[in-house]
Amino acid sequence: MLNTLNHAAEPLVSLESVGVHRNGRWLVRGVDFTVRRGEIVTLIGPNGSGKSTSAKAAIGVLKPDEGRVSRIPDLKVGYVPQKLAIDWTLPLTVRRLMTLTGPLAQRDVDAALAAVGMSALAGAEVQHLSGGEFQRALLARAIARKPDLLVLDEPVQGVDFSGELALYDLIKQIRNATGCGILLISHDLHVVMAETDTVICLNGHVCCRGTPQAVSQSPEYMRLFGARAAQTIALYSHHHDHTHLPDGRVQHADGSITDHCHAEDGHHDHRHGVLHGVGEERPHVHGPDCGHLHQQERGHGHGHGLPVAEETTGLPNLKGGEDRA
Ligand SMILES: Nc1ncnc2c1ncn2[C@@H]1O[C@H](COP(=O)(O)OP(=O)(O)OP(=O)(O)O)[C@@H](O)[C@H]1O
Repeated sequence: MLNTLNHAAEPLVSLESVGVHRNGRWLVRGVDFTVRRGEIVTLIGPNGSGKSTSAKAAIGVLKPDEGRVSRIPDLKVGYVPQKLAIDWTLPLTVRRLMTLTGPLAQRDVDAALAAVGMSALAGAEVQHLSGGEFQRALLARAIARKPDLLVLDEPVQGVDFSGELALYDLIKQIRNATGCGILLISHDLHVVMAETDTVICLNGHVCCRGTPQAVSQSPEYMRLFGARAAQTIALYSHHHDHTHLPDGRVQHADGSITDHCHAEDGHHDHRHGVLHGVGEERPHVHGPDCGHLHQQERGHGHGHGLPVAEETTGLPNLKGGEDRA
């Protein structure tokens, strides 16, 4: 079954002790994870914790300075970056967005738009789309080239709660229909897509990892958000013995402060990956006081005078192989 973690499934990409060093500092270090065919891996972590950097290292956009990234030969990646470099003063239709960075057969464009429920909006101007529609258009663009691996950097940004559920449903459908692997970056530290096989919490390194506890069994949650939400999203609750300060530094239980929390530095008891259902007692949930709650940036991230980003809107098929620093 596709929606069950299957260790026999083919690993599409594996990171081993990956570190990325820029401008005299390590952006991430010691990052390990694998995404297999049919698997959903979600990266969470506070702002600046290295989620995008790790994803970019996985797909070869960034070359690691240490460690190793292995990819299957001719890995096809569909990438939806967090931000897009689009000139919003020029008219751009959804259909044109699909082929902005490379040609696509008309039937592939039509099939991708149909798959995300955007056929009727093919001729619409991108800057007039709602947040949810825009994310669907980006998803269509990413799946049109039938990727082995779909990398989605905060795909529910600018989308309200019901739109978020709909997008997660859509991502699940895409995974079920195509069997691609999915690397998802989540803006939320505690709520992840229920279908997630592995959650990886980053803070410059892998803080903890585990499976989300599906909340569908929890009556409290069902009462609060309804059955559909319970099937679509899950809670990822994790206990850290340290506090992530707003400036990215880490305060440990003994009061000492370090730039990062390294698993080997003796500060941790790391009861990580301990996952709790909604009704269970949780030893610690990060709140605003510990600086570990992701700010939910609900801006559209596109158009409307929002900042233009460094990213490109597309990624050509990556050649497989290995990068070794
Ligand atoms: N090319 C680069 N050169 C130097 N520093 C960088 C570069 N790219 C990212 N950084 C820095 O690396 C850190 C990690 O950034 P990254 O975008 O990976 O974090 P993130 O977890 O995805 O954050 P967010 O949730 O805010 O999107 C940040 O402090 C960022 O400023």
